[in-house]
Amino acid sequence: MFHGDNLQRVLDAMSDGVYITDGNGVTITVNKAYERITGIPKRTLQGMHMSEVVKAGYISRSVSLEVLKERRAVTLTQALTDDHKILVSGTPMIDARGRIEYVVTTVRDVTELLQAKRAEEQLEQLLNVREQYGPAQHDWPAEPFIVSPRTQACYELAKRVANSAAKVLLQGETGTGKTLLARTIHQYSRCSSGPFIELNCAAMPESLLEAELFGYVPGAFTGASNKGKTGLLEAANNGTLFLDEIGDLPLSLQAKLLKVIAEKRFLPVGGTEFRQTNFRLISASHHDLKALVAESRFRADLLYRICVVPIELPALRERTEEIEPLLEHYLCYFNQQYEFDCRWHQSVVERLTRYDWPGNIRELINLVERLVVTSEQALITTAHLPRELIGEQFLGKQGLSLRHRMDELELRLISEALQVHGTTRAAAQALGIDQSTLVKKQQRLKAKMMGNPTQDDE
Ligand SMILES: Nc1ncnc2c1ncn2[C@@H]1O[C@H](COP(=O)(O)OP(=O)(O)OP(=O)(O)O)[C@@H](O)[C@H]1O
Repeated sequence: MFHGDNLQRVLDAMSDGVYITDGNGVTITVNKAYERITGIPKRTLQGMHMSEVVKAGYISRSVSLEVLKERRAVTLTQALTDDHKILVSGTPMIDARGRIEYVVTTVRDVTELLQAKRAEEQLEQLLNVREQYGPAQHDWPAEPFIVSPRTQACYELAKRVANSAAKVLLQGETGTGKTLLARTIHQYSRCSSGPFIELNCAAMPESLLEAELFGYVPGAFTGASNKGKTGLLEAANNGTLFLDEIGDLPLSLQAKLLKVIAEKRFLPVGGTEFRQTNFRLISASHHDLKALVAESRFRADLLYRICVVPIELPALRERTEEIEPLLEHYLCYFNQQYEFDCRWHQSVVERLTRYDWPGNIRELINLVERLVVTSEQALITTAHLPRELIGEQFLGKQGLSLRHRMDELELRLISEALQVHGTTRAAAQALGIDQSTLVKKQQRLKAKMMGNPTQDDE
């Protein structure tokens, strides 16, 4: 049997803390691990009743007292300091007459365990974010497929600056290949083994955009996940952050982004602790950002920060020599996809080379796919082309009033803008009207065309 000193030596050899009280709740002893974990010396505690230990503020709750009260084993977690958590398990030792002789409590510091769990959760989140925003490298073409000398010059400049940390601003109309160019810079950069995180700033409302970029801590706002969320600024660490349509970033977020760029750290929404991040920033916009600065819609200081090297991708109508190779390339691509054998009639190529492609390469790709899947014969002729492409003037149906024809034209312009720009916000901006005006107009005109005029109509 162990007694006295021997028993204490055995207790001191244990890595978990041990606290022993008698059947009345008076402290008999604690071991060295307990002293180390809690920072409370044995000599202070010995002989103290557990209620006094609580009263003196050494601990917040006494497991020993709960064991004595409940007459069974009790386990709880206690906070010693803000960032220190211990797991405490008390067990009653009952003598032959059924009385509690001792309460033996073990104490384990679980701070590291909890930190490791949080780190594991964060890692899991980060991997999800990367999966969502960072397409696998092999999905990307290493180089653009088709390049004319004008585009080639953009790609050469991009590759030259890729290896530096210089922030690049890509400008060009929608669908001109800005994302492809941003990916090329990433692939040729020093951080190519890191993530490529892409966010379209025009695609979501301000509050969501902030949570997406900065992430949030648990309980930051109603509806927030109780695990918190890793923001893209953190997910892009050691990689590239590509902010597409940066001109649409709300002013309040522009100020916050400026701070992140300057300080390489940020506060998640609802957080009080800064998080470090180091990424290469590539921005893109189809707006003229200088004009937005003049209208006080974009911060001049942010523009100077993000635009160390500007690269402007020309619109497809300004590089018409690429149109035919692009048509061939994507025809071949969709023929393979759908196992067809379509080919162009030369008149189609000629006609499409003269078209001005407001949606640029994206519009061209969509058209080629549409023609391949809808064509009933292998040879695609001008007869298969949509009206706006065969140069037909918009006349509307014969015999209709000027007002009706104008409504048709308005509805058609809205639909085309939506097709080209993808979102009501971007389409409204392109047409120079409010998003809500666009939505209302479209609904009203659709109802009118279907013979259900709304109250707005005269
Ligand atoms: N030189 C090229 N050769 C072949 N395909 C290209 C080329 N450049 C771009 N593309 C293709 O055109 C499509 C549009 O390109 P991308 O998404 O890079 O344009 P974007 O300017 O970023 O558009 P947005 O401003 O709307 O985001 C993509 O499918 C891309 O792969």
